[in-house]
Amino acid sequence: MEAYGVGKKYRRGWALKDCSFRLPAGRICGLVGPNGAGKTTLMGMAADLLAPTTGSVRVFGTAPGSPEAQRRTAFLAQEKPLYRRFTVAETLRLGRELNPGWDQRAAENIVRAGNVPFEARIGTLSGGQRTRVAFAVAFGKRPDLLILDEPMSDLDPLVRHELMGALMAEAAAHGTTVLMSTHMLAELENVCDHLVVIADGGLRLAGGVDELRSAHVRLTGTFQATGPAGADAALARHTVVDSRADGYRITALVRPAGPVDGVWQAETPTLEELLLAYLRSPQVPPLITNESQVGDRNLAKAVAA
Ligand SMILES: Nc1ncnc2c1ncn2[C@@H]1O[C@H](COP(=O)(O)OP(=O)(O)OP(=O)(O)O)[C@@H](O)[C@H]1O
Repeated sequence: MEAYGVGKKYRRGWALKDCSFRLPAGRICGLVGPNGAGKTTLMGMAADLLAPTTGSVRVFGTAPGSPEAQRRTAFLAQEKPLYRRFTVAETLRLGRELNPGWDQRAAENIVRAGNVPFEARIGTLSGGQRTRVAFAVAFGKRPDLLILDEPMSDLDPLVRHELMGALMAEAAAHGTTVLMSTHMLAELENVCDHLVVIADGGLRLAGGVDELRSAHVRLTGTFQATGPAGADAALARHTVVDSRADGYRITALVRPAGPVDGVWQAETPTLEELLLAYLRSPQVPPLITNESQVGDRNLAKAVAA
């Protein structure tokens, strides 16, 4: 999936501005950002539910509305639209009729693992059970791109664990690309190997989790003689994403421009530390790793189109 200079303007203003990135195939990508950052908007455009105001989104090299993209993409929305009067079995039958590559066994297995009765009407199920059925429909479609909008918010921890396991197994077996918005950092650490962070409608981070983490260091040092000013001077060459002083002790999350001078204890930050630091510091320039960048020529062409 690629976004080329994508922007979306609603009546109240811009929800997303000038987002350009590439999500390589086969990744499980966490889409993270504060409430109202533009995550649902971005996913809606990839699923062809919304049209961008500027730029364009491409999936499998085509427009999200193309027959190929529609066939190969499944979108699980936050509100899980299912027909309340259908039974679970009828819901799966509808999935089978609408999708040529339907995998009935995969869908049934997910329903069965939660002991959800096939003859129960959707309207009588609990929120979590409905989410499970929606998952079953999304998996049954055997998509190459699975877009999940906060899929776990109404699931208990055991079910969340089980469905995430099923998701990872499915993605590993079939090379499925997953784009999943979430506020649960634990989910990110365990499940995602790729990350896209947006805040205030703009891209903050995009790239493989390992590469993003290892592009930063968390530094801790004591600056008894000079205080925070000494730390600032020692880090002047580097991009300081976030720093805190606790007496003489300075902790800084840094994107180093080369070797770091001074007496620091250096560690690779956790994903959570990295995320929080970028979300707290809107003035720091975004980091888009090489593999996540879209070429300038393609970008210019797509924006002009
Ligand atoms: N249909 C709409 N009409 C007007 N404004 C909208 C519409 N949909 C979204 N917005 C606005 O666009 C911005 C981005 O919303 P979006 O739902 O994409 O955020 P989000 O990152 O998914 O948030 P959350 O984490 O709360 O789900 C918000 O300011 C929201 O109020």
